[in-house]
Amino acid sequence: MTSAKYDVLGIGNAIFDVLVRTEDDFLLKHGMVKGGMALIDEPRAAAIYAEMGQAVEMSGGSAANTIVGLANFGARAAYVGKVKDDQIGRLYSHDIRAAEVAFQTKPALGGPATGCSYILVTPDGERTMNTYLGAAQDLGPDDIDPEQIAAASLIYLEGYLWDPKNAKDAFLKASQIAHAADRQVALTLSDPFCVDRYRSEFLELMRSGTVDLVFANESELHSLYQTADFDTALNQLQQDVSLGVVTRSEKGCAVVAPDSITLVPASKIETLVDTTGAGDLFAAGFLFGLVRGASFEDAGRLGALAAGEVIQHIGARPQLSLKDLAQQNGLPV
Ligand SMILES: OC[C@H]1O[C@H](O)[C@H](O)[C@@H]1O
Repeated sequence: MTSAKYDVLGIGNAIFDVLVRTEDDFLLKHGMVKGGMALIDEPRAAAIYAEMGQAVEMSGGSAANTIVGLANFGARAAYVGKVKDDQIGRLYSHDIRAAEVAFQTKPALGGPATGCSYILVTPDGERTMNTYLGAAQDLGPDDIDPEQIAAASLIYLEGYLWDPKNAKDAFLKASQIAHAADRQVALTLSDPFCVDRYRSEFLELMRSGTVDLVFANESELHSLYQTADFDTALNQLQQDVSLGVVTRSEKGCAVVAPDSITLVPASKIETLVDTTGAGDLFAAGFLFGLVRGASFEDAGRLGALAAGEVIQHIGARPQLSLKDLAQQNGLPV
């Protein structure tokens, strides 16, 4: 195995976020399922946007948030995702490169606009996402550069990639290249409804060894194994994948290896503002710990710290130096 140029390379739907704080009534009026991610078309996006209050706009996308978090910790990071060569797409590319992430995916020259997620944040901090995939759905196997994939110690893929029609081929191609180069492949299950749509395919990815590490939150885990019993689901996860990490909000996380289960507490926070990106930033911290050779306990603490930072402000990108935060908390960086 040659030495790696990147610690982690993420592949995901490149999505620009439009976030607004709102009341639960807005969700009811528009028939939204609180806490979920619904795929929407252009007319629905326009209708939701027209009724939203003053918004905060910034680059997002689940795997991209994780990769930006990793770079913020000081990891060598790269990202693959599709935007259009339009104003938002150019802004998106600028932001990710400015975060010191290698980003070389060619933008689409025609077709739909850069994807956007219209995110409603209710007073309890819960986020409800309505995602127009736009150009993200044009990501395909041709966007996967074998040399770049083989140059990353670990590749990180989002379950949302199962939604657009070609991205799953890109996902499978990347996993094959990574494994041929003796690298690790991680998957986040993304969303309980996404798990519901692709349950058997996700289980097959795990059981066939196409992915080595799985991130899930509690609801995704319950959806995956169709059980309400946490321990039953956790035991099944332990049998299906080499390493599983389950986040449980304020209850912390469980790291499941073949011969151990490590429970790690959540970080203390002052005020919960917006849960958008909590899982993404948890994955950033955990992966940072993993690639630096930290214990599962310390990796879990790094994850909890990054998640704790991102939920105390609007938006899914860190506003503080996670590296400094880790140092201040006595964690390895
Ligand atoms: O996990 C949060 C992210 O998911 C969606 O993809 C949004 O873009 C948001 O930034």
